[in-house]
Amino acid sequence: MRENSGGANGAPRETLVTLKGAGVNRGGRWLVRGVDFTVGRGEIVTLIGPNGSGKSTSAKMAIGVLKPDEGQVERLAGLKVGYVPQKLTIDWTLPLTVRRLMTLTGPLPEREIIEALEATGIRHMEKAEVQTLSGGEFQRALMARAIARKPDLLVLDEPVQGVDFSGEIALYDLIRQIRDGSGCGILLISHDLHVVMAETDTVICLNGHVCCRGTPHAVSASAEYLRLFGPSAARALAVYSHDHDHVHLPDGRVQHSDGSITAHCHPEDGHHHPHDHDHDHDHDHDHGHTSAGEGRHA
Ligand SMILES: Nc1ncnc2c1ncn2[C@@H]1O[C@H](COP(=O)(O)OP(=O)(O)OP(=O)(O)O)[C@@H](O)[C@H]1O
Repeated sequence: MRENSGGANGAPRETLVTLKGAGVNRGGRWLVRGVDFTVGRGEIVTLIGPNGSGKSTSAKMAIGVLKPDEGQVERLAGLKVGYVPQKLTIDWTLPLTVRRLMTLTGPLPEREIIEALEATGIRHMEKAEVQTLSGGEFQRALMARAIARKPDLLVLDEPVQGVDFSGEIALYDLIRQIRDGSGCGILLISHDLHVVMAETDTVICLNGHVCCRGTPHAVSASAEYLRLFGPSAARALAVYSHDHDHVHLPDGRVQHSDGSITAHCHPEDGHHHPHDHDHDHDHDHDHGHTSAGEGRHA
């Protein structure tokens, strides 16, 4: 598999997963189509988009839980994936300690359990019942479970959902430490359309297809955002400016820059070329999403 450029020291990164024009169709409806992105070792890719835009579906294609109905998904041979899903089916009536959660789906050596609990800052909660954890603590427990098996690619589906602002900063700090310590690639999902983890290398904005992509701006570069967020938040968060050439209308149709309206925005519609947008964005466009589920505005 090819390598992409842009590692911390400019060295090429080993590509872990590549999606090429990937799409999933259920019952004749395309949940997502034409999805292209790669995640390299040590790279952080953030998928953003409103509710139902296909973020989880795209992540599931990346890790092989869902097979694409069109296009291709290539994974590095022997790729180890750690997946923290958005929802976990747990029988909450049964007692379950953090420690037991770690080995629920398979045994782990003692040393690796302890290391993972320490890395996520919840060693002291080893015996705590999972039901009693706060949202942020539960996320850490799920992350501990995922990193204990030393994945090459860590996929985190909305890790900061239901976590307060300082918890969000702490979780992003933790994700950065995990990446720095293990060198794994990270695919992060967020429904916040504007504010992403500062270390994000590439943002992919989805709404049934890739609407735009680019690099976020460091909050620390803007005095205004620094004032708004404060210095610790500025370290952890970055702002993404969208660059859409079309608008998603409330009825699901798509209005293109030439004023024409199509039922959807698929590769063969000919209006939209997601590959053209693989650059940094230095201007703030209307993000063009009219669906519900928009995240916090900066
Ligand atoms: N197995 C399925 N069969 C039919 N439709 C599905 C299936 N799985 C997901 N969908 C639909 O596909 C669309 C995309 O879902 P997906 O979970 O990928 O969105 P998302 O961007 O992750 O949303 P959210 O932010 O709400 O988690 C939604 O409209 C959802 O209802």
